[in-house]
Parts: sequence; structure tokens; C-alpha cells
Amino acid sequence: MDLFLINRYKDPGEDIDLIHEETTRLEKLKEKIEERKKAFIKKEVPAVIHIKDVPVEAASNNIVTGNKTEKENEPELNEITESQNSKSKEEVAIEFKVLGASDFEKKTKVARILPYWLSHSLSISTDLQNVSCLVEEQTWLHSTLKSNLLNEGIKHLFPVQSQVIPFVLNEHRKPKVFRPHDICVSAPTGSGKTLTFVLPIIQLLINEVGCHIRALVVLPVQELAAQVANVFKKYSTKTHLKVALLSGSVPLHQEQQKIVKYTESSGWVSEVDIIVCTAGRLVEHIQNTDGFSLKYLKFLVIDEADRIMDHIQNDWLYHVERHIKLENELMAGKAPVLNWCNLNEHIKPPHKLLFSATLSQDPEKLEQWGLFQPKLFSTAVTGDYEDDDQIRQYSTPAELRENFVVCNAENKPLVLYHLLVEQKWDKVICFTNAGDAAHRLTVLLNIWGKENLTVAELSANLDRSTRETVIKKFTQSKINVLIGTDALARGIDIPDCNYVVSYDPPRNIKTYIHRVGRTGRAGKIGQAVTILLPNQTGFFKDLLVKGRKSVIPEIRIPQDVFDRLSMSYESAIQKTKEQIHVEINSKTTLSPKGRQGISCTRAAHELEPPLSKENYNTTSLAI
Ligand SMILES: Nc1ncnc2c1ncn2[C@@H]1O[C@H](COP(=O)(O)OP(=O)(O)OP(=O)(O)O)[C@@H](O)[C@H]1O
Repeated sequence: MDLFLINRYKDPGEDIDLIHEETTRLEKLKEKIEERKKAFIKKEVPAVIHIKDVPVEAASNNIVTGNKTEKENEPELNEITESQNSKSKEEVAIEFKVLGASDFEKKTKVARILPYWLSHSLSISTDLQNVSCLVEEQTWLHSTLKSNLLNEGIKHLFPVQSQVIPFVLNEHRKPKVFRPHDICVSAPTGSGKTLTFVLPIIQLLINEVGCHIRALVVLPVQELAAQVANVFKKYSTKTHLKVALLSGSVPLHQEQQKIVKYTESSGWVSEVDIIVCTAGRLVEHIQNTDGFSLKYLKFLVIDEADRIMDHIQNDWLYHVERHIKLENELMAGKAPVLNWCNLNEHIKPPHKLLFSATLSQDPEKLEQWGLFQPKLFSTAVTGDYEDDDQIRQYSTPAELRENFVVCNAENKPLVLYHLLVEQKWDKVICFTNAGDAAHRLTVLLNIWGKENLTVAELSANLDRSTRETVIKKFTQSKINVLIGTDALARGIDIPDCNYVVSYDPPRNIKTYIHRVGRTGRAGKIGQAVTILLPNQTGFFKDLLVKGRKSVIPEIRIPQDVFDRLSMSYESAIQKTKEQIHVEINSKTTLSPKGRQGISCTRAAHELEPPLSKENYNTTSLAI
């Protein structure tokens, strides 16, 4: 063993150093243990302190936490005071918990992250000039639809149609137990969204046996419902499908007679396959129409979804879903056993299809639709956003030119007259912010531009048939200018409108997008001009920035235009005032029917609302 022993040299002081080092370490460890013990006692015992131990000032400033009463706490408190008798009174006071103190702490900003389906949309092209999807070549399109499209002069499908229609058809090719993905489509105005849902619905229902309500299309207003119902009727010719419009334009009982029938053999039976309706009327039918059943509903389309979302009428979606649920329960009796056979039998929720040019990508808003594994088709670039403004991202048609004009309130009619008469703008839709203003402007322009213009009013004050006649005359070029309110702005498809003038600026970005979208439709060129007062320019530019739209160019009207037109304007305004006074006086003697179309109920000078910086939306016609 000695062979393996190595006698190392040892410094005599080395042992002493080691011992010293060990003792200091041990001391430190002991100190740490003591500190931890103290900290542990502090944590375990709630910071309830006998109030007499605390300085008066500290007690009044702080709130004592704990549920026990003073007496109940006594033994514990004695223990604490014994164990902590080394602490000073100031240290004890620190143990009070100040409620709400965390409110003053700086909070870290949480970045909002879109759900995957919203941040990864399927992108749609906005280019309507270079369309290559020939209707005749599409093998997936039913021959009847092809011939109907060609009869309407449609040879190519627009990008939104060629992308979304095959997707919807594919979803319904899957076995019955698989539920199709719901879809949201956000595409510019005039890009052909209507046919995007009309064609696949007709194709998927064309071979269904028996007449049942299988598709429900919900729109925000009567005009739009009528327009979409007409498109359905047009494209379902040469098929057995029946389409009904339920919009409240006729009394409820007349609509009821159209959609259901009672038979001795089968009880209530449906007379229609596709219903196009307004939300309010739909609820009325669900509640009051015997035999109205959505048991076979396959499609639920919501056009102008963001508008419907903003004004959920009569909780219609709740009523639809509840109705389907009740039908389901009636059929099943009780909750059925989950097996393949029952899955096939079970009534599936309808396939939801949402459309809009200004569809919000706000997940909180979209959540209320209860979409199933949705897919978003969008022309806008999407991504995660950090603030609420970033979710408003709207695109306008590529063929649309946008401008604005700045002038004083008294020059606004002169700017409009200059554009219409001197610049020879034809097929113009002009928007005001109020029905009264639309009427006065119509009267003024008809007097002032008597030799050059035919102007008509198109507002909610007119009945439906009058509005239809006016639109027909406009398309036939018998009327050059339509003057209306925002009731006209959404979805209305007036063919060949070349110009849009916002006589009063729009209230928000969505209204702007829908107004200017009445022109530049279906790949045709259009121009939109917004007339602004100097104090409205800032707001208007902010509005464009919020919608993430690029800055638009200004048109400057030379001063000599105003000088030249002011004389004729003065005499026209005088005549307008006289005519409006006559209307007001005659109104009192007219029957309610005869009053239709006359919307001026006050004297002309009273109609002018005060102009202020805050009052951006005011109508500012200087008459
Ligand atoms: N493939 C096509 N080829 C030519 N014209 C088409 C085609 N598809 C639709 N159109 C026409 O384009 C016009 C606009 O279509 P539609 O009303 O469906 O637009 P939209 O996207 O719903 O617009 P909005 O958002 O304003 O409601 C209609 O007159 C329609 O007939």
C-alpha cells in the first residue's frame, strides 16, 4: 500500500484557512436560514395587526385585510407580536395591504392576435379587367346555370365567383355527416358577390326532391331584398325552384298565402324553396305563420352582414336557431344515441354564408354569428393587428377614381351645378345626409338646370313603386341625376351610374365605401367626388386613414366659376323658396296619399342646420 501513498507538501497555514472559511460559510448559511424562517412566518400569517400597535396615521391610511374579528384574532396576534417583538412599529405598518395599489403599476400592453382563419384569409383578386374564367368551360357549373348566365350576357366569372363557388360546391360533396365550413366573403362593391351565393345555392338545390324551405337569404332593407330575389328568380328559370320575397312590402297574410299551403293529406306544406327576406319580417313569419318550417334549411345567407350585425333586428338569428333546435327536438323526441345512422338523420345547422364589402374582421363581432370552422375570402391583406383601427381594412374597385372638393357652404350648390352642367356629368347619383335636403336640392336643380338636366329625388319618402319607376327612368337615361340619402348607398345595383357625388360628406368610412361603390361596378370606370367644407377636411382625411385607404386627390374649382354662376343661382334660389312654400301650404290640404314625395315640412330658412366644427355631418345647402 505504501507504494500508492504520495506525501504531498502542505503549507502549515493551509489548515487554519480552511477551518476559517468553513466557519464563515456556516455562519452565512445560518443567517440565510434565519432570514427564510422570518420570511416564512410573514407569509403564513395574514398581515392582521392589532390596531393599537399601529401608529394612528398609518391605521387611517391603510385598510386591514382578513375576515376575523378583533377578538378572534387575539391569540394569533399575541403570537405574532411575541415572534416579531424585534420589529419596529414602522415595520409592522408595512405589512398592511393597500387595496388598489396595483392600479398604479404600469401595465404591459397585450398584443391582439387574430384567430388563424381571420389572419390567414384566402385572397381574392380585385382585377375585373383581366378575367379568364370562361363560363362555358367550367365543368363544375350546371348546364342550366351556364345557359342562364349566357342569356344574361355573362361570359366570364369574376374572381370572387370563380374562387368561392367551387369551394361551396366542394363542401357539399363531402359525406352527409361532415358539416361544411361556414364562409365569410369580404370583396369590393360591384365585384359580383350576389351571384357568388345565388349560383351555388341553385346548383345544390336543383336536384332536391320535394318543396321545402331550403335556403334563407337575409338582407337589411326591402330594396335589397327585392333586388336579390329578382336575381334568384332570373337564374332559377328552367329549374323547379320557387323563390319568395318576404320583406314587408305587402301585408303579412299575403306573404303567408304565398309560402305555405294546408292540404288534407299532408297538413302544412311549403310552396317555396328559397326565401329572400328582411330580418324583421322573417321573425314575424317564424312567430305567426302556421306551417312555416325551417326543418330542411340547408343555407343561411347573410348579405351586407356587417350592417345586419350592427342592427340585429328582433334577435332574428336567435329565433332562427331556436326554431331549428325545436324542430330537431320534435323529430328526435329525446337526445338520440350518437351513431352513424342518427348522424345522418339529425337536422344539421344550415351552412352559413356571410357577404359584405365592409365585413368587419373583428373576431368579437364575428363571434355572434356562431360560425362553424369558418373560412374567410378577402381582397384585403390581413394579418394580426395591434389596435381596433387596423381591423377596418376595406378595398374599393380598381376602376374607381376618387376625389374631393373643398368650398364654402354657400358655394356647394355652385360646385354641384358646375360639375353637372358645365362639366356635363351624366348618370350621377348624389348623396345628402337628410331627406329634406335631398328634396330641396332636387327642386333647386330642376329649376336652375331646367334646359340641361332632369333631376329626380330617390329617398325613403317615396313608395316602392315610385322608386322603381325612378330607377328605371335613370337606367333609360330619361333622368340624369338621382338625389337621395344613404338609404340608397348600400348594395343597390343601379346599372351604368358614371358618377357619385357626396354633397354632404359621409358619416363614417363604411358609408363612404358603400356610397362611392354605386359607381365603378362590374369592371366599369366610375368617378366619385366628395364636397367638403374647409372645417370638414380634417375629419374626412382621418376617416380615410382609419379605413386604411390612401390619400385621394383634390379637385380645385377656379374662383371665376363661382363669380359666373352666382347671378343665375340667386334667381334660382328665389324660385326654389317660392316653390317649397307652395308645397308646404298645399301639404295641409293634401290627402296622405297625395303627400307622398313631399318631404319638406318646414320653411326653407328653418331647414338650414347650424354649421360647426363638431357638427361634421350637417347638411349645408345654402338655401
Ligand atoms: N361575372 C360577371 N360578369 C359581368 N357582370 C357581372 C358578373 N357578375 C356580376 N355582374 C354584374 O355586376 C353588378 C354588380 O354585382 P353585385 O350587385 O353582385 O355586386 P356586389 O359585389 O354585391 O356589390 P355591393 O357590395 O355593392 O352589393 C351587377 O349588375 C351584376 O349583374
